[in-house]
Amino acid sequence: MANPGETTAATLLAHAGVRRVPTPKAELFDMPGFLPPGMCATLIALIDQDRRPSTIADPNGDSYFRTSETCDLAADLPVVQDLEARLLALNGIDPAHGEPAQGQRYAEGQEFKPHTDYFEPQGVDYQRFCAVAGNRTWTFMIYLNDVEAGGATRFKVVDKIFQPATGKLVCWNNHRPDGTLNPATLHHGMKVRRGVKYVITKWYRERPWG
Ligand SMILES: O=C(O)CCC(=O)C(=O)O
Ligand SMILES: [Fe+2]
Repeated sequence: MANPGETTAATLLAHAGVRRVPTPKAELFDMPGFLPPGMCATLIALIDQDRRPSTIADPNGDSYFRTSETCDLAADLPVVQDLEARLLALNGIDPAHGEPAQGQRYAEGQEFKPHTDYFEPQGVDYQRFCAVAGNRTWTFMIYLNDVEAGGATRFKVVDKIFQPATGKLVCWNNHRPDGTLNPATLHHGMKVRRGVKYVITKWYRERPWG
C-alpha cells in the first residue's frame, strides 16, 4: 500500500458485497448493507440531537452551495467506535489518518452542489486545512436511511448516480493511481425532494490527523 492513509481496490473488493463502478476515470465503489439498520437509527438520533449548519472550505460566494447541517460524532461513543471498527475492517486504513467521523442531515430542498472532497492546492484556505495532515485521500460515505424522493449522489464525470438506502456505503479515492488529485471524483449531493436524508462522512488524510 502506498500510504497508511489509503486503501486499495483489492483490499475493498476482498469483502463480499463491495462493487467497483466500471470506469477507468476513478476508483469508486459501493456496498449495500454495510451498516445494520439498528446502528443507522442510533446514528440518526445522534445527528438529530446535535447539528449545526454545514460549512465549506474556500467559500465561493454561493450561500446555497451546501445547505445541509453537520454533526460532529464524539469518538468515545460506543456506536461511533463500532462504526470505526467496521471501517477499519473494510479498508485497513490507519485510524490515525482519519478525520473525526461526521453526520450530515439534509431537510427537504437541501443539497451539496457539485464539488470534490479534496482541498484545492491553489485555494486560499489550503494551508489552514492541510498544513498538518495533508490533503484528503479517500472518502467513505454511508447513507443512514431511505429517502422518499431525491437526495441521490451524482458523479457526473463518471456518469454514476447512487440512490440513498439504509446502511449503503459509497467510497472513492480522491487521487488517481499516479497520485495526482482526481477531478473526475466531482459529485453532487442532490436536493432532497421529499423526506429527510442522513449520511455519515469519513475522510482520510495523507498524514496523521492532529
Ligand atoms: O450527501 C451526499 O450525497 C454527498 C455528501 C458529500 O459529498 C460530502 O459531504 O462531501
Ligand atoms: Fe463530498
